Amino acid sequence: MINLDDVTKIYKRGAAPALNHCSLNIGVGEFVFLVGSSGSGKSTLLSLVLREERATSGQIHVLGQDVTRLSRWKVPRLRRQIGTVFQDFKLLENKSVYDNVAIAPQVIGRPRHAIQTEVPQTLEMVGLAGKEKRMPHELSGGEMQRVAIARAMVNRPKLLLADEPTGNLDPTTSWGIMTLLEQINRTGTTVVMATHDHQIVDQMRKRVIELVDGRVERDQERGAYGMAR
Ligand SMILES: Nc1ncnc2c1ncn2[C@@H]1O[C@H](COP(=O)(O)OP(=O)(O)OP(=O)(O)O)[C@@H](O)[C@H]1O
Repeated sequence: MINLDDVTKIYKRGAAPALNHCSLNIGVGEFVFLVGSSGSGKSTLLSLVLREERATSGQIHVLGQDVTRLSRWKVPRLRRQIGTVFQDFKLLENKSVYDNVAIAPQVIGRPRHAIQTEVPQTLEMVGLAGKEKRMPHELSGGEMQRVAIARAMVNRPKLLLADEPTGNLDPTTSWGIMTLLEQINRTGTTVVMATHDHQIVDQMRKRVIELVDGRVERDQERGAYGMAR
């Protein structure tokens, strides 16, 4: 699903590498936490997977494609197969819940009748049935993140990348979001989540990849946030 082979990313000549000879392999259906202190390279790794940034050296395969060589016109097709969720939700403030989700199938040209069934189905899956007409400012933080997850999932991507999805939420609300991500993973979507949330990582006991200064310091099945020494 995701394979990095000796990947280095240097943003500016002379700067320390954001990723430094990084190799890892994430298989279909896995749930992986990406942890590490601020600046360790988590977001950089996610942006390389999405081909928002390009590696300085090394090879990256995502969904069977060599994204280090992928021509520019093929990048949108790659991104269509990847759902993304962020800490700040990135909702369109002047659009309803329904329209925020519908935008994803609209941009890839899904037929209208398909959108009319897929959007309500997805909103139900994330627990927002009945809130289609609400505007983002009429939602709680947890509900806003559910809209973002619905938008990420409505086109049924095989891979979901989440960059600190619980970063703006209180612990109880965060657990609701984690339950949802786990459910999405159980239905076959590979989930990679960058997080600083110790409690969540410690309780969920999923695979943990820890970055330190852009290097893979630890890659552990059923890991905790900090290394047990
Ligand atoms: N667009 C950019 N241009 C230059 N340097 C960058 C850029 N993005 C990230 N960096 C640098 O790369 C390094 C890794 O940053 P990155 O954002 O990947 O870390 P992170 O682990 O996601 O941090 P955080 O937990 O704070 O989000 C940092 O030193 C950062 O300053």
